[in-house]
Amino acid sequence: NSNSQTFASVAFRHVLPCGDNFPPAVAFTLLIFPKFSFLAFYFSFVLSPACKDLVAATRDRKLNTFIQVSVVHPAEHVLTRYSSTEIVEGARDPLFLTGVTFPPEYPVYEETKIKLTVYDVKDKSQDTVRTSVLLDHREPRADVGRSFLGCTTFRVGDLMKSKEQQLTLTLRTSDGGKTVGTIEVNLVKMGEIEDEEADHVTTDAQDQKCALVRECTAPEGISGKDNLPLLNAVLKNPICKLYRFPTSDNKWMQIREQMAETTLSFHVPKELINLHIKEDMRRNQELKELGELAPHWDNMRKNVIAHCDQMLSLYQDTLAELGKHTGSSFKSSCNKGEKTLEFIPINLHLQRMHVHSPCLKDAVYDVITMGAPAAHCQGFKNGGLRKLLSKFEAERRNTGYQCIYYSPENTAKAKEVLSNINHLQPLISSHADLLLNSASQRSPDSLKNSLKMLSEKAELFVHAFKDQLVRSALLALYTARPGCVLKKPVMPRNSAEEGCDSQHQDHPSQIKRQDSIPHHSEYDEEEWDRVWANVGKSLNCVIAMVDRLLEKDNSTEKDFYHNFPVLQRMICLVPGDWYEKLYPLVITLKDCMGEVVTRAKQSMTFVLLQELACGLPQCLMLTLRRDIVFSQALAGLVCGFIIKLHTGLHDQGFLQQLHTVGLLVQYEGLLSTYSEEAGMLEDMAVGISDLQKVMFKIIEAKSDDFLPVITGRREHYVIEVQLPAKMFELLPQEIKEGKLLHMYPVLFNVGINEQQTLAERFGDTTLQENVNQENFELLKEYYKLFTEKMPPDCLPHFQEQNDLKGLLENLHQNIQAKKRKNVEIMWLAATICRKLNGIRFTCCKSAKDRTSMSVTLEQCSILRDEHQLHKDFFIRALDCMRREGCRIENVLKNVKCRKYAFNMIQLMAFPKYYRPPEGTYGKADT
Ligand SMILES: O=P(O)(O)O[C@H]1[C@H](O)[C@@H](O)[C@H](O)[C@H](O)[C@@H]1OP(=O)(O)O
Repeated sequence: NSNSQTFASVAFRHVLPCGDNFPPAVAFTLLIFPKFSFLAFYFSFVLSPACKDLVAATRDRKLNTFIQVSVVHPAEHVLTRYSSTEIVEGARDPLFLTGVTFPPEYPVYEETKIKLTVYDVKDKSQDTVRTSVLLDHREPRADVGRSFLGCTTFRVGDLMKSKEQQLTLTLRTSDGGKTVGTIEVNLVKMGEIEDEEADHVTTDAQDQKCALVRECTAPEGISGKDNLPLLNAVLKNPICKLYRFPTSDNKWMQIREQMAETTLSFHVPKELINLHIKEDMRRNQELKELGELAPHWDNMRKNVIAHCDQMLSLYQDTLAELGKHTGSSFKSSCNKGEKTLEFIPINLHLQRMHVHSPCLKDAVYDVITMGAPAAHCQGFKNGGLRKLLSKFEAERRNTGYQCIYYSPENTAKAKEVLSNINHLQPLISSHADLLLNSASQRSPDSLKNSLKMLSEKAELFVHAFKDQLVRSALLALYTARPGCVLKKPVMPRNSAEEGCDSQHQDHPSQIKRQDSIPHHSEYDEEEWDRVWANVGKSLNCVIAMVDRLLEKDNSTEKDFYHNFPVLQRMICLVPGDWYEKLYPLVITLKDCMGEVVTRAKQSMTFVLLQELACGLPQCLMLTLRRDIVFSQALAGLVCGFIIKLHTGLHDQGFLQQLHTVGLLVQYEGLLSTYSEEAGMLEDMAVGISDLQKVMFKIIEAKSDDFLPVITGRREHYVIEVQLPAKMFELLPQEIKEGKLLHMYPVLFNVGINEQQTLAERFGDTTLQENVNQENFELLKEYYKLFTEKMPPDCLPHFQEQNDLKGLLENLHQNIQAKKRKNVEIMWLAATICRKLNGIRFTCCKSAKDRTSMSVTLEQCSILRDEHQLHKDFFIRALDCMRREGCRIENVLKNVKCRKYAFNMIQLMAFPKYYRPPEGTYGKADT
């Protein structure tokens, strides 16, 4: 299957020494040694080594050993360090449960040599995790804390041809003289291991029994072959590890842990910035087209346009820079402060656990991990968005700016009206042209259809302006035109816009802050009504004419012509075909609409001018900050949604939930509420809440480009997810018809580090408490909606309704309890999310250290609670995942060092189960 090979090849690139491609030397091998038989395994092969009779240098201490595996490729004569096993403590006959896996596309030849070197580790804290390939090809330096015991080398061909595919080799000292024990190497095919599901755990190796860990190919089974083209488009550089853990009834369960980055990290922000540019260009143009204004307002407009143009070029530069970006599809934690990458989410990955246990159904658990969406380049000195936005709004309301105050709701309304106009006007115009086209073809059916479409859109159009805001803004704009002299004092008109002080009212002729929409005696308020009503009237004429042409209702004709006597004359004069009869009516409709559009557009733009002018330049900086944070959050959400859609594509209950209720998106935050991280949390809270304005739509892909398409504007976005035809077919009719799918984002944050200790002792934790309380309300609302809209037997988890109620109650109590570092909140929120089929997220500042602790803990807790992980092995499984699993690879990807960036003081502050095993943490340049 070519698709699966593509996916697999992607999978292995990462574990190869050079990252993205085969190392040059290996490519060379393939070129000049065609006679070598390339062992094209269609399975990964795993070497499972064990040592016997190891000899310690001194008798007084027990051996703690591990094996380092190196490869000599036929064309090279240099040793490439490949991987290592875990350390087995206190044994002369260690049985290593960490396998050594060569993925199918790794160039292994019969002539390839493998060197196994056994080390004795004296000081585990000096040692770090060593399981994957080094980025360079050199042997490691002789680290402090470990000593060489012995080594041996074998040819892969010899192992392949050996009886039972097993070799027993002698371990010798470096000079090749003394024997220090033996080593047994077994060749195990991946499939064989996977079939061992009913194996019982043997008791004789009990003291050494831990987890089987190995790197492996990205599994096809999880996602299904049909999904591969799409997954290939979205997921990149997967890393996969396999473990084997004992169950409480002494069987083995197999766990496949996967982590992959996503092209969406860059794709979504680029799409979004593009939309911002278009939106802002249009707004700047509309400001320019506002017409003549009195000097005060004109200067204001000039100033606003100058600032807006500057901002626009900033977005354009950012987009241009991102356009140049090639290579990796994730932004590392080290690039947090990189200005050109500020729209890109930090360290965004899919973290997946696939569990295969003897007696239970296979299960997949996904968590999206990413750095908290935050504007690192703008800094957190003055807090984050939550504080900044409310402070800005209060200032705007209370300071005496020389402009009219419109509430945020009214400003949003103005943007909505403008967007409706820009959307509907061209649409109506093209439907009107279609109508004329149908008329010229004299096609009754097509005429009827075109009229239906035109009427629907025109109705929406008329409806779009039915707002008091348009009226009041028209008056305000009128008074801002040159030569307008106010005759009446400025009086508050709309209580929603009140807030003026008496001083301003006492001096109405001076231009000061205008807290309300002014009255003007010369202003003809009814004029707008007439212009607006003309659209309806002219549409009615079109409808009547079509009816007449279709000879449906001749009697209505004269009723309508009294509105447009000129037209009546024209029509009567024009004999002949349908087109000629309809043409003048359609032109009149377009003219009437044009008149409404010009007025409404200008009045709404005038409202926006006030918003911008009231807070320059802060309001533009705040918009930028909000865009940055939103862009990061959206990239994560789109990734989470696509993955969730794929796993749920065959689940009818899930699909029904998707279109009737929408999806819960639950974020676990691990940020502290102290110092800079409090600002990050404020950014994150707003960014996540802003995701409420995002809806998804699923469309059938028409090409091989499966990347999602984003449309909309800052107040409302639609993400079109493209599915290959085969997958699209599986969807319910409602989704196929383009129903918009809602998202319900919720955030629960619990700070766990030493900074949080400071916040609890000397600072303030109210931000976290408020966020959790507010989001609990949102979660409750979602749950209510879910129970109202979903049939009782629809979801597999539905029978767990009572559990869910209990969990919600428990979560509520924990939030109220104000207990320190109450990590129970996170576990409960995550469990509720899983039971409600939601999308899970875990975030800390960088999604590398604390997030790794949290997702591994979540994975092991799920294994314990849902898959009968033997309770004695909980900690060992946890340590194993943290030491050997995907997350330590994540740390390596980010900081080029296999160490979680924690020191002892930090660890002491962590809740117990968030502490990584010895040897895996320490100082790292983050
Ligand atoms: O992935 P994080 O937990 O945000 O990484 C933190 C780490 O927790 C902390 O101990 C360390 O001092 C650094 O601040 C890490 O953040 P970086 O963003 O610097 O990786």
